[in-house]
Amino acid sequence: MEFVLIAIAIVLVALVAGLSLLVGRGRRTTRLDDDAAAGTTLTRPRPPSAPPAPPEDRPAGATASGQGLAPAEPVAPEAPPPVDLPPAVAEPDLVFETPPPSAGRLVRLRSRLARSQSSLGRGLLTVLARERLTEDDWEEVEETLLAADVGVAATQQIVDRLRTQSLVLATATPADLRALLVRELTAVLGPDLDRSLGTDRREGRPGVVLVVGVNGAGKTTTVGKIARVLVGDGRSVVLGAADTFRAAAADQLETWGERVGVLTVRGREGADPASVAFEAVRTGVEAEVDTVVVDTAGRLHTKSGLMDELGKIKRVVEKQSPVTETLLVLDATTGQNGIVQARVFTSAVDVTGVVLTKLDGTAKGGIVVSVQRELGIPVKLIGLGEGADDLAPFEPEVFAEGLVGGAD
Ligand SMILES: Nc1nc2c(ncn2[C@@H]2O[C@H](COP(=O)(O)OP(=O)(O)OP(=O)(O)O)[C@@H](O)[C@H]2O)c(=O)[nH]1
Repeated sequence: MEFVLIAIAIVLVALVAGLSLLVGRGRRTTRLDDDAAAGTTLTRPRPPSAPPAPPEDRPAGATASGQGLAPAEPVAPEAPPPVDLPPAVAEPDLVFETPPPSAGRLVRLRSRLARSQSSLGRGLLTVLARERLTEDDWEEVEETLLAADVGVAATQQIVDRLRTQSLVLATATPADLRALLVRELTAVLGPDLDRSLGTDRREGRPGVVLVVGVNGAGKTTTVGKIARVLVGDGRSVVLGAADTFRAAAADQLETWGERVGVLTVRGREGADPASVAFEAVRTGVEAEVDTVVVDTAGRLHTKSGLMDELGKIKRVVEKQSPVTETLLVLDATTGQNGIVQARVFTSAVDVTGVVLTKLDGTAKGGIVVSVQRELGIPVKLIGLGEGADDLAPFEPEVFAEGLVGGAD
């Protein structure tokens, strides 16, 4: 009888230990303020088609695979007696979305530029289609371009080039006119600028993308969308929620990550952003992921405060892995104000690319031209909606086609 009771007790202990392992495997967030954080850097569980290997087959520690990350093995304080547990299976509700690859997204989304198209594209085509263009007509062309935030210098360039082609314009068919306008707009959009994103591993370490910008510009949403772009393109990712100013921002990011099975490292509200960024990159290095994307706080306090904070994040991160891309997120609907804010960031940190969000909500799509010209930094990604995959790599010609319309 005594033996039977002891045997039942052992089986119960083993079952409890086994269950705690299975529950732990579902977590995808590392909280720096979590007592259980040690040993719980649990990440993207395997997709349902490939159930996790039995514990004895998995390597110790977290490593990356093509599909995502293998979970780290939690270390039990006291090893339970060996029991014959069935192999762990993925939780049925843990089904991750597989976002579409980023290539060709702008073609799909260019109709979202409808507001700019009706004011800029249609406005220009209407004037240029007139039989004989007078000075008033050319002034109208100029005003239309300026109203769309194309900027003075680029407007002048476009008008000058169109005027030299007046003879061509006089006999052009509507299709010719469209083609000509697309060509001229593409020319001021910097078709030769390097817009590749620095997300690749370098010297055996993950690429690190810092995302900066004013709160409300769509920064956190953009980090989530970038994670989807990268996962869609077959990369493994870790997210860092270093915007500790607003707790909801970390929750928001965590949700974005969870949808595609990406780990989010976060800290307590008000925690040191640099320590969260450090921990995120450390986790990415250990897990051998391709890219770590770090969301930062963007409150516009004093310029020196911002410089100190972003400078510290960069320094701390680079103790482990080089920052390969610093993206500045700007709200396209804020026009010239956005450019003034942008300058504060570009003087604080070496920005390598701009993400222009909310281009779907503005008639001033020409802002892309002025942002690039005034900041001297290429626009690399554009936001064209609130949907999860409404972020596209920027392609000048496709964008110009979207502005002019008639290509769909
Ligand atoms: N229409 C549209 N809305 C967008 C786009 N990008 C972001 N948004 C919306 O902009 C709002 C603000 O986005 P957040 O990501 O919370 O902004 P944030 O800059 O991170 O702000 P904080 O979290 O306060 O730092 C959200 O409602 C987003 O859905 C876009 O390209 N188009």
